[in-house]
Amino acid sequence: MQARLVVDRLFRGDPATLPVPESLEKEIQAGSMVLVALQNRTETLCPGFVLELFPDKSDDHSGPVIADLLYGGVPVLRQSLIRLALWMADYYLTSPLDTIIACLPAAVRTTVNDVAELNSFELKSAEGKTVNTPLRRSILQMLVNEKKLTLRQLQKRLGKKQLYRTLSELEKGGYISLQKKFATTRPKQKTAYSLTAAPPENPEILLGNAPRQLEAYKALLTLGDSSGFAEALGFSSALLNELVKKGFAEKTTVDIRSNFRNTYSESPKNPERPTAAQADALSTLGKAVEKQQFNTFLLHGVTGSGKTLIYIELLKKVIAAGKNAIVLVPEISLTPQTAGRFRQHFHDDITILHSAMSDQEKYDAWHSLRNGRTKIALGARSTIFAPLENIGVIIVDEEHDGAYKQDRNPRYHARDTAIMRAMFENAICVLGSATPSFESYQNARNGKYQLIDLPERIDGATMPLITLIAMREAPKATASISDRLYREIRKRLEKNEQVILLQNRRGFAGSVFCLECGHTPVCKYCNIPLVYHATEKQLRCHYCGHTQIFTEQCGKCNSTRLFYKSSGTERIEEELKTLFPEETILRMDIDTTSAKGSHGRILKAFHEKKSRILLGTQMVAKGLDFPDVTLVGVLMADIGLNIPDFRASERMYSLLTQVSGRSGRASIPGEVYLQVYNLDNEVYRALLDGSYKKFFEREMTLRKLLRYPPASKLVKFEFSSTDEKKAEEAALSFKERLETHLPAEKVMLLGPAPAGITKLKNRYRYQLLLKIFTGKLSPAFIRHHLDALLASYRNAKLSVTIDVDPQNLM
Ligand SMILES: Nc1ncnc2c1ncn2[C@@H]1O[C@H](COP(=O)(O)OP(=O)(O)OP(=O)(O)O)[C@@H](O)[C@H]1O
Ligand SMILES: [Zn+2]
Repeated sequence: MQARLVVDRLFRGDPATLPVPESLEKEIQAGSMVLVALQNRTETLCPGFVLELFPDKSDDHSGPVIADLLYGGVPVLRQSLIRLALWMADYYLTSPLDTIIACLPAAVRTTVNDVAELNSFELKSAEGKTVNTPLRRSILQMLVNEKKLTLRQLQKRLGKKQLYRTLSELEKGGYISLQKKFATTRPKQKTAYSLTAAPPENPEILLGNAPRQLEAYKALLTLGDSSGFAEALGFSSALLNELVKKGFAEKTTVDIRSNFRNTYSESPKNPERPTAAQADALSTLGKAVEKQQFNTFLLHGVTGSGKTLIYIELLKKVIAAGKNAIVLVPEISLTPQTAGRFRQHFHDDITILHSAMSDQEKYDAWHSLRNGRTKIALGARSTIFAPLENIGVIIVDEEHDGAYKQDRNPRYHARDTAIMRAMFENAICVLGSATPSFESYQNARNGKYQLIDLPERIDGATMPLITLIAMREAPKATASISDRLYREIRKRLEKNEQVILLQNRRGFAGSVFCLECGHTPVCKYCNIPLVYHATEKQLRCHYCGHTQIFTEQCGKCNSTRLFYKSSGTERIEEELKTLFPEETILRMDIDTTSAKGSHGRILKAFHEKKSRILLGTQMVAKGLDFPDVTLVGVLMADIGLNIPDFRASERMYSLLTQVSGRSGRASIPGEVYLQVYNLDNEVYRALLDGSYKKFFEREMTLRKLLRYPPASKLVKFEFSSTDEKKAEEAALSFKERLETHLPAEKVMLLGPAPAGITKLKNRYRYQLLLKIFTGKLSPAFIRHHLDALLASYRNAKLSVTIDVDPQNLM
């Protein structure tokens, strides 16, 4: 028998074929986890995962050998997950080992916590059939003496590494049990890191001689307002502490809750009966589930159209039919209201996976899903790999959210991966959003997905009325709040209604923005905001590399008031306090939500109307459902439009629609005020139109013209080296290679251009953007050319990353 498997440190994670030792033939299965002894280095055992088995005479073989079998051969990966992982490797141009590993929680993959424990049994029975070798006898003897030993201890004492199979035999015989023991006293608190409100300017220069710190800074940038743990960011605490010292980052102590318990909870709502529109959608989806045939649906429902109830009713049907389900949400901690509603309906049938779980909890949750004890897995991105079988539906809520794309290897998009998994499971996939991603909407329009429209709110509630306030001329009540918005807030408070205010803090260091006319200089070739590079006094396009001299004057109105520095939510809170001295103001941002349960507590206070003004960052835009909110104000709507990303408008449209959607969700009509500088922007026009479809169509003409997704497929290659010239040269040489082999009518290459943060003393990055019009790249083709490239730049410490369908272009 032979096994095709992927092994850590073997063939760079590509599948290998190895003979299966006779002793393992009976138990090994596709999906089993094994340990492989590498050639000449039998001391090192590397974990491997069996993809498939086939009968074959094994000839004499002197390479690596399969040395041990874990979990008694019981597969850690189901067939559908193996297929999914192989698809991911192929599509995202990465190694199958990396994608297989992504499918398994670390707690399942690692063996460091394994402990063998003696069961209570009569020693006499130890003379039974199972205990028939000296090794087995020694193991038992040791355990009789000590009761419990870690695998490490056993290995050391016995001078032998391959013990799993033997231990599993002893376990089957009832003598011992093999378990994972995670540290029981896990920390109750953990340190999280985030960017400071006003990090020093020019990080490229200040961190120039500390490339890792600059990388960490970049990683923090991508978090926006949220904070992350060191291990999640992939940097050591020591390194992050350096950033704290230098004023770039700050630390917060986060209490870790073991179970997902909301500090925010609502009393259960009266049972809701689906409206006619909801019933229609449900009937379409229900029929599709019954068919047990793969299909993808895009549920395009305006804000407040009752998508959650459709998910819940659909899940009830699926469970009643004896099937299981996966529900993906962008960030679990930010949507306690939604998660709470699912919990209310499904109690113990649902496992809510979240990042604050301990290893033990993650391990237990994985087992309970795998053994079918719970039927629904709900969680963020990686929940798509839940070990459920017999899946009826996969739901991706807020499918447009960028959080679904993983920004480190493997760089998969959970929405697209969900669709593929549904295909392998013969399940249906339901994508829901009020503002679908252009990719999904395009697929719905060309018939690849089935579109279900919910154009109206529940109970005839009307969509909120949107008004723009031109900040250039508008009289101001305070520095950030116009007179108009101030008066509108006051009106609502007099009626005891509630107000949500958004201060979008996400911007991009280096973006130029005119405070007089709102103008942002863009690349004439790519239509992408140019980024200011202080050292060269240049504006640069991060897509094609085009540069132009920066005159320190607005190109449109000649004003010199150019750099916008966003005032943080804290300052706006101060301004609100002066305007409304007797009002309690709730602030929701990174600073106020890092402590245990604080996010939920803020929402609870707002729900109970202890306060009538909720001020916050993007967090307030997500999924909140409060009937008395009748006014939403956006303080500086323009921020976010001038970041160098072709999706900037799409993202802003989405954010502003989502936050507007918090207003007037029940009987009282709602209003929205956007304070803007650049009135002509397409996004505002579209919002006033109130038609996603029109926005999509107008934006798509531009995307088609410039061939940005979904009018093409994008692949980003990033080349980095300690030698700037070499990095750029390598990028160029790779470009030439691709150009000679790829027909110009099928692809287009942009760059090389300096990527994101450019000025690094020790590592320079250059990027190439490949637009693919038809077809796809073959992994073998890319591998071939990459290998050749890496070989010729061996001395330049060149490294290359590939990002297929990149979401982050900085
Ligand atoms: N059939 C129904 N009868 C009465 N109320 C309903 C019904 N369906 C939904 N609702 C209520 O309508 C409100 C909006 O529903 P929901 O939060 O699911 O909207 P949504 O489509 O997810 O909106 P968003 O995209 O803005 O989050 C909720 O308060 C919900 O309880
Ligand atoms: Zn350009």
